[in-house]
Amino acid sequence: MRTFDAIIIGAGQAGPPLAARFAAEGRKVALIERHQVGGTCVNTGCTPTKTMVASARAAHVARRAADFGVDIGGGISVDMKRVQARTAEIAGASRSGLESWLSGLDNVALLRGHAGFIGPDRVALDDELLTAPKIFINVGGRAAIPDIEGLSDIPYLTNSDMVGLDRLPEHLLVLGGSYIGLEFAQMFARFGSKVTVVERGAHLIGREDPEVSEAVRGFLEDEGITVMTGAECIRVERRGDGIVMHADCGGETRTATGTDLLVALGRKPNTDDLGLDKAGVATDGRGFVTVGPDLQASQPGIFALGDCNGRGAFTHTAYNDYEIVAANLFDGESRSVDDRVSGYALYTDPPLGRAGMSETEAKKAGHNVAVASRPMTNVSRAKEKGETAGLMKLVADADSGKLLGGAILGPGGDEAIHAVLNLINMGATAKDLQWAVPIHPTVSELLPTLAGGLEPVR
Ligand SMILES: Cc1cc2nc3c(=O)[nH]c(=O)nc-3n(C[C@H](O)[C@H](O)[C@H](O)COP(=O)(O)OP(=O)(O)OC[C@H]3O[C@@H](n4cnc5c(N)ncnc54)[C@H](O)[C@@H]3O)c2cc1C
Ligand SMILES: NC(=O)c1ccc[n+]([C@@H]2O[C@H](COP(=O)([O-])OP(=O)(O)OC[C@H]3O[C@@H](n4cnc5c(N)ncnc54)[C@H](O)[C@@H]3O)[C@@H](O)[C@H]2O)c1
Repeated sequence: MRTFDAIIIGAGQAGPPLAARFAAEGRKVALIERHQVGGTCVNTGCTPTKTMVASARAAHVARRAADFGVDIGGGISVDMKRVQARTAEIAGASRSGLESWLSGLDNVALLRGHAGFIGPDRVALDDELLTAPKIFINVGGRAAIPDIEGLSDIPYLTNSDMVGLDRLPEHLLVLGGSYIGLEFAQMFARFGSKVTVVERGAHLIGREDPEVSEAVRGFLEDEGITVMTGAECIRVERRGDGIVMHADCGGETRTATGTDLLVALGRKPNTDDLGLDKAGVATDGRGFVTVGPDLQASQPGIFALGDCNGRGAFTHTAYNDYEIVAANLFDGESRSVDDRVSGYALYTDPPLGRAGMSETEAKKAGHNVAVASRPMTNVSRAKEKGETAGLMKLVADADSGKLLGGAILGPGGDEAIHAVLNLINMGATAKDLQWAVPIHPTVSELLPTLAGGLEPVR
């Protein structure tokens, strides 16, 4: 049995920096990875998708060149093999950079294979046994494949397949109209596929306020994407070379036919084959490890970080989990995941940047809410760029004036939203923002104007 000061299972977004911190403190740590170092984000998530989004945007801008008075002549075509090669190169460089950094760290043993608990302080790695007083679970998740009639009988794609695709689907059916589904839907439409998005909920990206999701729907439809919402009782079947999806609850039947099917219906934590019962680690009904505010599991000494704890589903939340654990273990702090302000982006074009609560969430949380919004058609920078789809919105507490949330769906929305995110983190009020002097012409310059125009809503 090999003994360490800490064992970390999974080399995704929290495991590697935590291993490095343990090593820097002079502790011996085992970092175990069964597949690719860097996990989902580097290999099948953020990095490859945002690289592909960049290729898709290049095609889109080239197609629109004439709108800007630029004549590039001829038609625009996309070489999927080159798109894929660029994607693989950028993700591969990120993975190998991480790998060589980890391999070069003193006190870190980067071990390969599937790890499973055999007790609260021990783990089996294939035939080898490892023990440590502290064990950190950073196993991430995979595409959830719900029990949909007919799905197991047909070939389907997940995010992992999509980022390796070097061919253009003729007609891509996207099951699930949320973050993963919409990013792939728009990029493949721009690559040249026909695309149909099928979503069970009444709105796309159901977590967002309705006007935000309707604006996203609007620009996707303007690009020729077919969007079907409220599609319940879904079943799928193979017909000839194609795939037919039926949404049929006994009333009106709606169908969509395509050549390829992407399943983008959420994520499932990789906790089912981890032997958590042998370690006395509790999970919730969906398999997420139950953690306290310090990310400690039900078994003292075991922590869960990243997507597998159900407290975040982003790279930055996984990394922040590492920061919380490291600060508490090594820096004498008492940081809590409950203090985290939510922030994220949807990387459609234009992107949606989000900070804090939506209007709906703020009302649900019991706030008297004040709101201000402005369409991108009224934002100079958006007009100058010829990108006027979208809107920006601020949400504040009507009584205290405290900023609660924001959404910027428009050019650079993923960057501009940080002004709001940082202010919420500082506990700022709308007045603090109102008197800032922003730079013209930017999308962000309208934030103080919005802050000055907040109106109470019921
Ligand atoms: C298509 C897509 C796009 C995304 N885009 C973004 C984005 O733009 N921005 C963003 O913030 N987030 C994005 N995400 C989410 C982001 O990828 C995840 O939130 C992030 O990767 C979570 O990190 P993690 O460390 O929790 O898990 P992961 O990165 O999944 O890492 C877990 C690691 O654990 C390993 N592992 C699992 N079980 C075991 C075991 N038993 N033994 C050994 N090793 C094991 C896995 O092989 C994996 O390498 C995206 C996700 C997807 C799917
Ligand atoms: N830009 C980013 O940061 C980014 C990008 C992609 C993914 N992610 C992360 O990955 C996670 C998963 O994303 P996702 O989009 O797969 O999942 P999600 O959980 O956000 O959405 C799943 C969607 O599928 C719909 N759905 C569920 N069952 C259905 C059915 N039977 N038929 C039709 N629709 C159905 C749901 O209503 C929902 O809209 C997100 O929570 C996000 O954190 C982040």
